Amino acid sequence: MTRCGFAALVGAPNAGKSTLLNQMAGAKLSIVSPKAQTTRFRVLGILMRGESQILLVDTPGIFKPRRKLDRAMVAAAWTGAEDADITLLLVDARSGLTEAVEEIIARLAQAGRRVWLVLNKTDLVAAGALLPLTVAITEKLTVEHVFMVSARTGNGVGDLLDRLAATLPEGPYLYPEDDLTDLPDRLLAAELVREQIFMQTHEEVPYGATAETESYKERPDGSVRIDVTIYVARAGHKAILIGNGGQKIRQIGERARKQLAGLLERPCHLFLNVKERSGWDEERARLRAIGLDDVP
Ligand SMILES: Nc1nc2c(ncn2[C@@H]2O[C@H](COP(=O)(O)OP(=O)(O)OP(=O)(O)O)[C@@H](O)[C@H]2O)c(=O)[nH]1
Repeated sequence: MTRCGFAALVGAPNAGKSTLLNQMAGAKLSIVSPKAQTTRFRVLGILMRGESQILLVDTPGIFKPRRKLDRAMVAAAWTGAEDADITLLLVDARSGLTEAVEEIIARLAQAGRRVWLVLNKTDLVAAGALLPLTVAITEKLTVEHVFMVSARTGNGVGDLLDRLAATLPEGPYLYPEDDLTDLPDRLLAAELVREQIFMQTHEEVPYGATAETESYKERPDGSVRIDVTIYVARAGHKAILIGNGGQKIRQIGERARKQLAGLLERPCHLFLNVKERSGWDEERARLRAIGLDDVP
């Protein structure tokens, strides 16, 4: 009998959700950035472990929403967690019980979900610090299991996967076994561009930028042509993104193209276009295009 179910990753910004998701799936599915709050929509990782299909939902960090876009991100995060059979509460063991973690715990306790506590970044803390942290958290929230992992090294991740594989409900696979992610290729292209913007620009520039795939065309020779538009909130950001003589945008495009070609396993032609659009993050259409429903 096969098993199949959803596991939602919930955690404060920078807890390491994307890193863990990628480590579990053994492939680059989500966006990993040293800067917080980069995950704008849920990505489903599909993972085979023995006779089980584990469907991983990556959610943005929970934080106090101010802008409309932020509110939409938080709403998307919690919708993802609600659908899940098991919620993995990922906590950065080095930062411990922060205010953000307290907020998530309060919300999870209210929702009454099946929660497994996953203490991450154990490579950065002394082993003696893990037990007091576990006690402090489990005093506030009932959890079924506790795992100590390092998403970076992979330590402990195998145990977590084995336990998930054995626990998910019995049933047929919901996705073909060889599908790695349901993130459509055109969204993947835009995400990879956005990741490069995060890695190659600084301060408020990446937070004011978004990327959308305008067209995605397969060519007869097996290659694909992708046109991505980057929207920036301010004119000054456009100049920074383009760089001297177009140097920056070329570099962003080149790195994103290489990654995309690797993931799609075919040659890619990637064309980037930067447009200024003040207030883009307040626009409903833009929210929908990046996979978020508008929320009041
Ligand atoms: N040393 C160490 N660093 C880690 C580990 N897991 C994640 N990191 C680092 O922590 C930072 C945040 O990791 P992400 O995976 O982007 O975090 P996230 O929770 O997905 O963040 P958001 O997208 O902001 O929600 C990155 O710099 C990771 O390399 C770990 O186990 N050990």
